[in-house]
Amino acid sequence: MAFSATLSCTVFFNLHKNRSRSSPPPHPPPISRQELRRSRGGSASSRSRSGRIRSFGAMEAATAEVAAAGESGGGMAKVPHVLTVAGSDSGAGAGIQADLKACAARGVYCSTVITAVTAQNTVGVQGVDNVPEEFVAEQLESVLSDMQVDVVKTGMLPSPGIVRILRKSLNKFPVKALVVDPVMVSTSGDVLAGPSVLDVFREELLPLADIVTPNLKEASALLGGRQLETIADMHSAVKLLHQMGPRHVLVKGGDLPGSCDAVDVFFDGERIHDLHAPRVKTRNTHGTGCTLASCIAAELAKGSSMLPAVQVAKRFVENALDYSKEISIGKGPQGPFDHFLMLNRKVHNFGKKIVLDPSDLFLYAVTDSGMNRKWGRSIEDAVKAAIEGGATIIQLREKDAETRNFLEAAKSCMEVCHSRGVPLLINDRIDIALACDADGIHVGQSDMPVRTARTLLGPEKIIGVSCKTPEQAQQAYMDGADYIGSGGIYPTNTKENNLTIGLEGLKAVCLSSKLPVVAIGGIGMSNAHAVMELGLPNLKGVAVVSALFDRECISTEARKLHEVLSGAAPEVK
Ligand SMILES: Cc1ncc(COP(=O)(O)OP(=O)(O)O)c(N)n1
Ligand SMILES: Cc1ncsc1CCOP(=O)(O)O
Ligand SMILES: [Mg+2]
Repeated sequence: MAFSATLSCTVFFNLHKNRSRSSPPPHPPPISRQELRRSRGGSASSRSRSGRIRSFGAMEAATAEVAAAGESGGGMAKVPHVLTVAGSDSGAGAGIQADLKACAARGVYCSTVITAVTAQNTVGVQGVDNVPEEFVAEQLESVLSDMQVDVVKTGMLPSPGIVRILRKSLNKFPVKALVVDPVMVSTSGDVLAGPSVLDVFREELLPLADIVTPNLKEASALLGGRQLETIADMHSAVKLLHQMGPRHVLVKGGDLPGSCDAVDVFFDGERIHDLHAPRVKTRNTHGTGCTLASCIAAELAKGSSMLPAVQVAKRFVENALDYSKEISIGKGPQGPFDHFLMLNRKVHNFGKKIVLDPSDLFLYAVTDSGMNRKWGRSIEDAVKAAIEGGATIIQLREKDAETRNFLEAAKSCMEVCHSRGVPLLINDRIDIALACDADGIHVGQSDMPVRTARTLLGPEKIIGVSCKTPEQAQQAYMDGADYIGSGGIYPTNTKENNLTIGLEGLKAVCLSSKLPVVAIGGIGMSNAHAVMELGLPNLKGVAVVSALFDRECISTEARKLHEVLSGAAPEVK
């Protein structure tokens, strides 16, 4: 993977020399398969290395129960599963933490075997403490003896002993694929794993690997210090690395000087593929190597073959980096990035007001492209004028707009609305709502179902739904809508073939609704008062199209309508 900053799933192994346990404290050996078996037949528990009682009998019994449930066809689904064997990064940008986030973001379960604990932040690595080899073995045994792991992905393997232990575990518990991210070289270029680790990597791990994903420095270290400065060098490197035994090789060219594109080189033993991608200019690249390898592992766990897995993983990392360009975490030169993309935009909310306040429905302005065309106005100007006159919420209902134009207008309207503290909804077009990060959508009975829209938009966006009957109103509530638009109350020319439900229909909906309601259809200066005067429960306002947008001066009409509504229903505000 090639990016503007150095791939940084590397940690400063040299630091750990001072602080790691050079001779591990005497632990009893890890519990073997035989011991597990013995405990099944005999005593129900055994004592762990920490002295705690572990109930293997109970664990095995539980395992058997779950297996039986699976066999009896209880509708249990196997989840794609990646086991990461790597170091912990306290700053959570790289290592185990990045692997967990990457797998979660790719919809794959991730278990973890921790090989080392690092004290690390965006400034650098302050300390490393290796986990005793026996305890790495114990973690491997725990996970692999119980869970159906599809793919193992390795990151920081700080000692030859740990590499050997991993090899033994993989012999004992074969998996579908092994992804090796050879975390060996610091961002400063030092060879951080001693020659002994390099040797055991080359001799014992690479021959087992389905793919190895070194950056330029790591590839160079594996190749005994060979200079890698051009794409031609990378082509030679992938072939030489392939001779060490891995079935596929991906050399990441992010550190390659002088190219405006970023090029990674992939080799499957027969063909070389140069994988180009635009360089993302960002400081937030910490953990890209771990994430890329984990994403590859996740795709393989889902059943992908290797080249598509690499391509998807690359695209995921590029998107995540691009999306995270502006986030700021930590004071150091390399920040972490955001694996959860759009999801987090919704969660962060960045201080925007987006949950529906029912009083927002008071004067609900719905745009119409035909009317704007007729009066020679842009959507943005129409929206500005409506808000100036007192509109409390805006819906863009652009039935005949072209997608590209609609999206551009929606983005501008978002700025107009947000700078004025007014929510903006999109009619029908969830794609536009997602693309412009609108505050929500309005859907009708034959548009996208509310539940599907909720899944796509997330829990914090506003969803309104059109209802003509009490049954529809009840369903809207059950489906998780935020408000109901009920109408047409009066005949209208704005929407064709629309059944008029009248004030009686509105009353039935309002009485049965648990959600706030806005009345729509043929409402204007002459009848808005009559609608609101009914004082119906849950009726929070009126939605209008032509009464504002098919008039010469939108702001004046909005102001007058606001006054009428305020006079009719002072308690609504
Ligand atoms: C506030 C509000 N209520 C109802 C509607 C109508 O939506 P729908 O039934 O989907 O019809 P179209 O507007 O899509 O023609 C609405 N837009 N807004
Ligand atoms: C979109 C819609 N849904 C029911 S009636 C209607 C049109 C409302 O337009 P107007 O306010 O011009 O009558
Ligand atoms: Mg609709």
